[in-house]
Order: sequence, then C-alpha cells, then structure tokens
Amino acid sequence: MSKPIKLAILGPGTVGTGVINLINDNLDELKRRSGRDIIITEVGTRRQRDDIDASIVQSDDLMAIASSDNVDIVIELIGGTTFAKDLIMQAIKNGKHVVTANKALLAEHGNELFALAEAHQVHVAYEAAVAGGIPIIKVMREALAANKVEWLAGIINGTGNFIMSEMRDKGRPFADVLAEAQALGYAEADPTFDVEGIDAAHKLAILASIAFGMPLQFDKVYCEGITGITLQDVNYAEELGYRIKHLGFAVRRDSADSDSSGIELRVHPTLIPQDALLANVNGVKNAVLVNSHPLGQTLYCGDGAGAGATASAVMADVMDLVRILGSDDAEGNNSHHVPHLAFMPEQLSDSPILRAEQMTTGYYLRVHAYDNPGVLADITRILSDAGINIDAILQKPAHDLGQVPVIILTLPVVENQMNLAIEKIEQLDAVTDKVVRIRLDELD
Ligand SMILES: NC(=O)C1=CN([C@@H]2O[C@H](COP(=O)(O)OP(=O)(O)OC[C@H]3O[C@@H](n4cnc5c(N)ncnc54)[C@H](O)[C@@H]3O)[C@@H](O)[C@H]2O)C=CC1
Ligand SMILES: N[C@@H](CC=O)C(=O)O
Ligand code: NA
Repeated sequence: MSKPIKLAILGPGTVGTGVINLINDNLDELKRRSGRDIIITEVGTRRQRDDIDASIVQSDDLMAIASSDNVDIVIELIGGTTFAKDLIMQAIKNGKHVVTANKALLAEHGNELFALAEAHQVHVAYEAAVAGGIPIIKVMREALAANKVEWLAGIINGTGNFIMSEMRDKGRPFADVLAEAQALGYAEADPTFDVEGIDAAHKLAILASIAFGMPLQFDKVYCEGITGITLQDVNYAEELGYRIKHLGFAVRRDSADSDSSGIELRVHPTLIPQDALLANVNGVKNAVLVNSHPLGQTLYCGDGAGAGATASAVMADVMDLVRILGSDDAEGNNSHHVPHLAFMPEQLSDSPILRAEQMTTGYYLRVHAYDNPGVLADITRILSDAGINIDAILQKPAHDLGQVPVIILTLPVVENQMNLAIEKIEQLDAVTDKVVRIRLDELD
C-alpha cells in the first residue's frame, strides 16, 4: 500500500476551512479516486483552533511548515503578495509541490515562481485562483490544448457580479450587498480589489497567459471596476435590450496594421445583449466564454467564490499532484506535467499588449444636453465625421432643468477615435456634463 499523501494548509480562513471540511466530507471519494490516503498533517495558523482535529499539528511558524519533512504538498491560502511569496518559495526550494488560490500573487510574481518551480522539478497548481470552482485552468491548459484561442470573455469576480445582480434585481444599495458578500466569504481581504476590478484583472492576466502562451503581464491589463455604474445606466441599457456586466476580455487582434495588432487585456463594465448566456449569469456565479479554433465558442459556468466552490478547485489540484507523486516517474518529477502557463516555457510569445487607446469596442454613450434645436444633429455629425457608426439612439424626455439625456450605442471603434469624438461633443455649448461611456460587446 502506498504511503499517505501529507498536506499542509497555510491559512485556515474561508477557503482553508472549506478544504478541511471537504476532506472530512469526501474522504472516501478522494481515496477511491486516487488510491491513496490523503491526510492533513500540519496547519499554519495565527491562533490555535479547537475545531481542528487533534491529530493535526497547528503552528504559527508557517515557514517551518513550508519545509517540514512531514509535508508533501503545501497549500497556501493566506493571501497577499509578500509573506505568501516567501512561503511558496520556501516550499519549492524544499521540493514541495504547492497549491495556491492566490491570484494576486500569481498575476504579479507568477513568472518568477513558475521558473523557480521548474528549476526544482515541482509544480505550483492554481485552479482555485481563477473563477473559483469552475475548472477553467484545466479546461484551458488541457481540454483546449489543441485549439488556437481567438478571444475569451468572462465574469470573473463573484463579489462584483453578486453586487450588480442584487442591485439590479432587488434595488439593494451597493454598501449593503458588499457587506453581505464579505459575510459570505466571497470578498477579498481588501474589497476594493473586487469592486475596482483589480481582482478580475489578476485573473484575466492568468487566463490570457494560458490562452495565448505568453508571460504574465498584469501591469498591462486595462482596469475599470463597478463603482461608477449607476442604476440610471443599468435601466437605459435594459431598455435598449442590453445588460451591464463586469467582464474581463483577452482578445487576439491580427491586423495588417501593426499598430493595432496584438493582444487586448481589459476588464470593465460592458453592455452585452440581454439574451446572451453571459448576461444571465447572476449572483456569485462566474462564467468564461472561450472562442477558439476549430472548436468555436464554449462556456464554462459555476460559483466563482465561497468556501465550498474554492475548496473544490484546491482539492482538484491536490488530486492531480497525488497522481504525479504516485506515478512511476521519480517521486516529485514534474517533467511530464502540463506546463504552468500551458505552453512550453521556452515557447512563450512576446506578442505586444495593446494600449487602451488602441483597443476596439462598441460604446454606450450618455450625453446630457439642453434640448436646443439641432443638438442631436451636432452630436451625430461629430460621431460620423470621426468614422463612428451609430447603432441605436434613445432620447429621453427633458427633465426639470430642460436637459435631455441622449443615449447612443455605437458599433466597434478604436478607443482613440472615440476619445477625440467625445472631446468634441463635450465642447458643444448645449452639452452640460461629461459624457458617460460604457463599453459594449455583442460577444459574436
Ligand atoms: N474567498 C474566496 O471565495 C476565494 C478566495 N481566494 C483566495 O484564497 C486566499 C484565501 O482567501 P480567504 O480564505 O477568503 O481569506 P481569509 O482571510 O478568510 O483567510 C486567510 C487566513 O490566513 C490567515 N493568515 C493571513 N496572513 C497570515 C500570516 N501572515 N500568518 C498566519 N496566518 C495568516 C488569516 O488569519 C486567515 O485565517 C486568498 O489568496 C484569496 O484571494 C480565491 C478564490 C476564492
Ligand atoms: N473575491 C473573489 C474571490 C474569488 O476569487 C471574488 O469575489 O470573485
Ligand atoms: Na477555477
């Protein structure tokens, strides 16, 4: 009988406790699937927990656990990008495989950590880092391994989707829903990561790397969050047959014009058609739509945050590693394992990442103007002079001050062109406020 696989859990918080519970609940399933006993030997925690089995060693010396002889796989669940990085490096240098849910750390330091892991013949597994319980890393790296990814679009922050769904469907205030997301264990330790789009940008950087085979480049992701979205825009969008979702996009642009060839990496609120499947993914659910050749569009959906969903992804990685540890290959040799970033490390591409001004999307514009004769004609003339095609216009009745909100939907346009047109619209005497713009995508 093979020896048991010994796990260390660093940080028994929402996800760590979820992992402990999952192992207790599904112990037989894990053993029947892996052929090994899987046991937690050590837990790294700031304070002793009396709800953890007495056979498990609890310690506040997480560095010692990361190199303990009594551990085969280190599961890092403390979060953050400093101490967590030191712990993972310590584990790698001591020949331990690592499982982490830490997208912030991977997005910022993944290139270095994966290189170190390769040098030490161990693996850093990270299914839980993107879209919680959805097995999207496995899908992208393994199931789609024969495809060329053209683009992907995803709802990849559960907290943000939960907030926007509750606000739209129940009219609940932003702050109340965020507090509930925190109580449910969905939000990051610093929830501005969720609502300002940073968490989604971390995840998008990871998804884009494994989609296109390029190093992690979090610093080049264009990032907007959900804090600027008003109920007014949500309602106008619905009137026009669209829904606003916070989405991450990774898009390959191949064009004869080298200035607009490259990869778009962006997260932002987006109008999408109400009948698109992604538009109907609500609450804490995430979904990733991948368009690849020759497969076409495939959609992956499930809970993107929370203890159970995230623990499922953590343990899926553990099960993969258990199989490596049990293979005929030398124990711990990962040379036949799927590459960290899905492509062979020496084959990663240096495709340029496009700057925001070079990116192409449709737009929703809300212009506030005095209802003077000719103002609508002036606005549409500026757009058409800039080569921007209008798809729909909605003019609302004037409110108290005699101003009319004019809503315009455009076909895709390079952002730089749109910036120039908006500048001109804002200079019109009749236009009273800054133009509100939200990107729009038909997802086709
Ligand atoms: N909560 C969720 O739904 C998801 C979380 N994640 C990621 O999983 C990781 C953990 O998240 P949560 O469990 O939600 O966080 P949490 O805040 O509930 O748990 C973190 C645990 O680590 C402990 N900890 C933090 N720093 C420590 C230190 N220096 N020494 C000892 N213990 C320390 C905390 O006391 C706490 O018990 C983060 O990287 C997060 O981004 C990923 C996917 C989903
Ligand atoms: N805070 C994150 C947790 C999962 O990654 C989210 O809400 O999606
Ligand atoms: Na996942």
